[in-house]
Amino acid sequence: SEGIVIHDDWPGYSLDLFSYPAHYYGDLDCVIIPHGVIMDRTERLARNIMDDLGDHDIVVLCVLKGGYQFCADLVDRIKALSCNSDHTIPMRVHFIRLKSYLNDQSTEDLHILGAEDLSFLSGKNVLIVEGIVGTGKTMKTLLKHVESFRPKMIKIAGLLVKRVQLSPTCVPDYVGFEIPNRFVVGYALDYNEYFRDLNHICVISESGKKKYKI
Ligand SMILES: Oc1ncnc2c1N=NC2
Repeated sequence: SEGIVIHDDWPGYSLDLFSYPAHYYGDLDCVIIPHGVIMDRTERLARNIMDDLGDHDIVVLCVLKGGYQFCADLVDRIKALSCNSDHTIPMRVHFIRLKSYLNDQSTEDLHILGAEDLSFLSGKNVLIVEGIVGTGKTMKTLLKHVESFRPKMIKIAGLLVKRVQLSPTCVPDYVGFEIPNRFVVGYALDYNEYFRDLNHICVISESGKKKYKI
């Protein structure tokens, strides 16, 4: 499913209505998704994932760094479901690092760190967890790499999917929110490593982009 659709004309919430770190005053435009809404959506995604993958060993492949907050909260919700049901399955978490952005532009070269040897995936249900999917190029590259280790099943959970011009090459199986094509930060999504310590997903302001530009 496409998840909760946030339309292009959605103005977002005023920052004055929320708590957020004082060191980011002036660097943000608005709150596009409050932390609480992220958590509630994640709880439902955990149930959908357990319905589909809950019958066999799961290996969670967390794509760093942007996916670490979503992955931590999603795994926490999956564990909560498992410990309240009679059938539970072991779940492992592995971390890989994809580096493909400088400032707010995707670069062509994609480095996959920590994914050299994924042979332990063979025969497993793999859940790739990513914070945000833009064109899907990065995800497509990663998918081919993971498939080469012959897992039993691969599913992708993406907290955010951006509406980009060219048709997305790969849409996640589980989507938290479909958002406009604007640069967002917070909830582990960064701009040059800043804003990962922000709980809500916000739109960065022009002055924020200048302030933290490399
Ligand atoms: O909006 C974004 N914010 C942070 N990181 C990324 C974004 N889009 N692709 C990577």
